[in-house]
Amino acid sequence: MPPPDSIVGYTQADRVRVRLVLEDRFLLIDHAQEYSGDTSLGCLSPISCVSAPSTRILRQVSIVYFNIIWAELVPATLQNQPSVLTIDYCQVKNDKKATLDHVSFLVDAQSERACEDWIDNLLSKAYKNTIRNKRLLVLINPFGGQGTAMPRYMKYSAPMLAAARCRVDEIETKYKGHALELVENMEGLEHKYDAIVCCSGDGIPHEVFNGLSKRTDVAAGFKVPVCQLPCGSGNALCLNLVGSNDLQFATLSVIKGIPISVDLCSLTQDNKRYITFLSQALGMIADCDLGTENMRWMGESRFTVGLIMRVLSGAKYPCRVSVRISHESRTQIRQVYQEHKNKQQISTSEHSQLPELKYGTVRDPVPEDWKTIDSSSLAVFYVGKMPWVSSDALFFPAALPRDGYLDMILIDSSIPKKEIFSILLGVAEGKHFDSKYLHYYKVDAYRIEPKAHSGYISIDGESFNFTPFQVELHPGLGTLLSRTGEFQAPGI
Ligand SMILES: Nc1ncnc2c1ncn2[C@@H]1O[C@H](COP(=O)(O)OP(=O)(O)OP(=O)(O)O)[C@@H](O)[C@H]1O
Repeated sequence: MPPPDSIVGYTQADRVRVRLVLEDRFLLIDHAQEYSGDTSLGCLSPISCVSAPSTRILRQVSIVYFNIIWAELVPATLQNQPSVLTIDYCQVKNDKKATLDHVSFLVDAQSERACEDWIDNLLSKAYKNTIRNKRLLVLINPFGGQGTAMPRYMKYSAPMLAAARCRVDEIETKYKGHALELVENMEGLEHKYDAIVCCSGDGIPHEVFNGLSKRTDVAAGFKVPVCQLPCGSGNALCLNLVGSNDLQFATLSVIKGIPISVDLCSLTQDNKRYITFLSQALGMIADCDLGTENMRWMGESRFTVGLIMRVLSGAKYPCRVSVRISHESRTQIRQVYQEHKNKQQISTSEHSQLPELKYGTVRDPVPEDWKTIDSSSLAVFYVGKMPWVSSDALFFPAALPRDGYLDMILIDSSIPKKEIFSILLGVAEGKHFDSKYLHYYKVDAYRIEPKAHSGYISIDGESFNFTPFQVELHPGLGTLLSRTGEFQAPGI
C-alpha cells in the first residue's frame, strides 16, 4: 500500500479535527471540515494562508517542505490515550529571516501506524535532494564579529541542528591558524562529515580551504562541502550561498543545503602557495577593509567613511597588473553568464591532488601572452569569485560558482570623482556593472606587482604581505553547501 498522503489529528487545546495533507510543494494543515466559525486555531500559529477567502481566514495553513525540519510521533504512555505528533519547522519571513517553531497534534491510537508511514512520507519530501541527519563539523571562532559567535550559535543554531537530528561535532578555534591545522590533520575527515560549517566570518572558511589543500588526499578533502553560519564581521560566503545574513535562515540552509562544485584559486606570494575562494584586493578597497582599524569605533560605517576620504583625496596605488583576459566586453560577459548560469553545478571534482600551476608562480617570468597594464594611478583593483562581498555590495554581479573565471574590476583614479562616487553608489545593487568608467574582465589568471613600499593586500578579507602575488583558477576544485544549488544573486 502506498504511504498515506493525509492523516487526521486533533488540536491539543480544543480537540478540533484537523487534516494534514501532503500537497506537491507544501504540507497543508486543514481545519475546514470541523470549522465552526471560531477563528482561534488552538496550538496552531498563523503561518501563511493558502487560498483562504477572507471570511475563512486561517482555516488552512501551509508549510513549504524546505522549511520543515523534523516530525515525530511520541506514543502515549497510558492505554487509550492519544499519541502526540510534533512537526518542527521554520517560520520564514520575506526578508529571509527564520524562527524555529513547532505544531503538535493528538493522534488516536488506531491511527498510529498510518501516522508513522505519513511521517516517513513527509520527511522524504522535506529532505528531497539533500542528506538527512547531516554529520557536521562546526568550527566556532569565539572572536568572530563582536565576539558573540559562541552564544549566538548556542542560542539560535544548535537548537535547530538538534531538532533536525544532525550529528554535530563542535570545536572552538583557539588561535589564528587553528582551523587550518584541524582540517589538515583530522583523520578520516572526508568519511566522518557531510559538511564543514564555519561559525565565523570569512576568515575560517579561508583557513578551511587552505587546510583541505594540505591533506594527503586532496581530492576527497575538497569534496566535503564547506558553508558558513554568519558570526563574523564579514560573512560574504553565507550571503552568496544563502542570500541572507540571518543566523537561523542560514542554519536552515545548512540543514537543507546541497553540495555545489566551485572554482577555487591558487595564489603564490613570496615562496608560498595559498588557496583563495572569495576575493583579492589592492587599492582603495583593501585600504578601507584593513587600513581603517583606527576607526573601528564607527562600526560598519568605517568602510564607507574610509572610502569617501580616499576618493576625495584622489588616492592612487601604482602597480603593474599582468592578466590573462578571457572576456572583456560587457556583451561577451553577458553571453558567458547566460551560458553558464544554468549549467549543472553538482560537485564532480576529479582532481586527485592539488592541481599543478599552469602558469608557474609569482617568481617565474610573466607568460608572454598575458596583457600588462602598467598604471601609476589605479584606484581600485578588486578580483572576486562570488557576487556579494558584503550585504550592501554586489561587486561582482556576473560571478558564477563554476564558469572557470574570476571577475576583475579596475578603476582608475583619473576619472571624474563624481563618476567614482556614482560607481560606488551603484555597487549596492550591482548597477556599476554597466559603467563605462570601470573595466570589468573575466580572467583566469593574473599577477599584480605593487610599486609602493607599503600598503594593504586583502585576500578573502585577510591581510597579506604587501608584495607581488599571482593567482590562477582551478575549475571545480572545491565544494560548497548551497541553499538552492547556485549563488543567491540577481545576476546581470
Ligand atoms: N581563538 C582565536 N584567537 C585569535 N584569532 C582567531 C581565533 N580563532 C580564529 N581566529 C582568527 O580570527 C580571524 C578572523 O576571523 P573571522 O573571519 O571568523 O571573524 P571576523 O569577525 O569576520 O574577522 P575580521 O573582522 O577580523 O576579519 C581569522 O584570521 C582567524 O584565523
